[in-house]
Amino acid sequence: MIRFDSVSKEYPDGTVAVGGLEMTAPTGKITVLVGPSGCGKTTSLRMINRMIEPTSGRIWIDDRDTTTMDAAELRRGIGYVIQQAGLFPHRTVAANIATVPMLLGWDRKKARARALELLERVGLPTSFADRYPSQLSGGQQQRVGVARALAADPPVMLMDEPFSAVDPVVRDQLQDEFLRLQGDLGKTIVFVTHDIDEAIKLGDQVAVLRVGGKLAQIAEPARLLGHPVDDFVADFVGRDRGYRGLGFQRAPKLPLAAETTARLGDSAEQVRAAAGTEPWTLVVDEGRRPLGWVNTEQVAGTVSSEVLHRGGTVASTNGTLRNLLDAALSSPARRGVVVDEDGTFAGTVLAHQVLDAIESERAAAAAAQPAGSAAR
Ligand SMILES: Nc1ncnc2c1ncn2[C@@H]1O[C@H](COP(=O)(O)OP(=O)(O)OP(=O)(O)O)[C@@H](O)[C@H]1O
Repeated sequence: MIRFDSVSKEYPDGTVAVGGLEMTAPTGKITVLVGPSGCGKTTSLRMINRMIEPTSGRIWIDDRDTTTMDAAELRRGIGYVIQQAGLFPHRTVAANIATVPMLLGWDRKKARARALELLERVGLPTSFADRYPSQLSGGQQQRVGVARALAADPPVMLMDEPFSAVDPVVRDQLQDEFLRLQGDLGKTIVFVTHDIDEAIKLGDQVAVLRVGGKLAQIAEPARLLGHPVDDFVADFVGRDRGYRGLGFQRAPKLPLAAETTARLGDSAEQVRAAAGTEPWTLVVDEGRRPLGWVNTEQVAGTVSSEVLHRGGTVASTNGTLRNLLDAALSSPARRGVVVDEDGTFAGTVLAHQVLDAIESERAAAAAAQPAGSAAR
């Protein structure tokens, strides 16, 4: 657990970057600090490993007051990942990852073995070990940055906008991999971002800061979306928070409709005969995994991958209400595709069925609330 106890930072020019911060980051969880530019996120983070010293207040890691600890020793127990990875350009990938183990006096062989193990853990081939950072893409460098922070297996990790320098697709992948890794490792993580979507996706809890380093609200993502405490938080969380909040609600079991399906290579006549008057037919592969919809009228000759409509998203039977609604809304056939856990086609669902399910969940939640407690 990391605890900010009335922590302030005033820079010599009089800027109050952080003002009396009270906050706890629980053990084994991801706490995200989010807020507008200049609200003191980085300053708060760097005070944890004493790269910046607080002007007043204390930061505790478990029952140890960090200000009384040797700063170098403190830092060796804390992994630190920054934007653009911050790798040493003249050291190989393996040497970068082994930085802290070498400082801790591990022998070379053990440190290299650890570097190779971590490369695999973060999804990179071990053949990258002897490359230099400039020979890696931005996303790959970022993975090496995470591997380096994990090298000495520190219980605490500080991450300052680690994924913001890469394109949105790579960022999404890195976030997913990071969540998987954290699922295995259970580190105590404080993560800084200015991106509320990233905060909502990654945080077990999200702390919204306002300029001056004051805590506006700290809550689990679903609570933040559903119950922002004031206009500042509501504005920051964004307009489509109602829709995004559905991403935290498991979809109930809904009755799924069967579909006539086709396969790549089926003839136009076969498809049209099976479809009858229905303009859209779902194409599945040999394992009955959905590939996309075809407009039955547009099939000439045989069904080929070129005529597949790929705009529709696919929801899983154990997914969220948001996945389910999005599958229905994005489907050209208006019927959202739902798959089982193994990816095989389970059936389709209509948007109004999902909305009815949302309404029922809301009614059940309201009925379960004691009178007068609905506002917060
Ligand atoms: N060394 C410094 N001297 C004076 N002021 C500073 C110094 N470092 C940061 N500040 C100021 O302190 C405030 C908080 O800065 P900080 O970098 O912690 O914010 P941030 O929330 O991480 O911002 P961003 O999202 O833009 O990176 C800002 O007003 C910044 O200008």
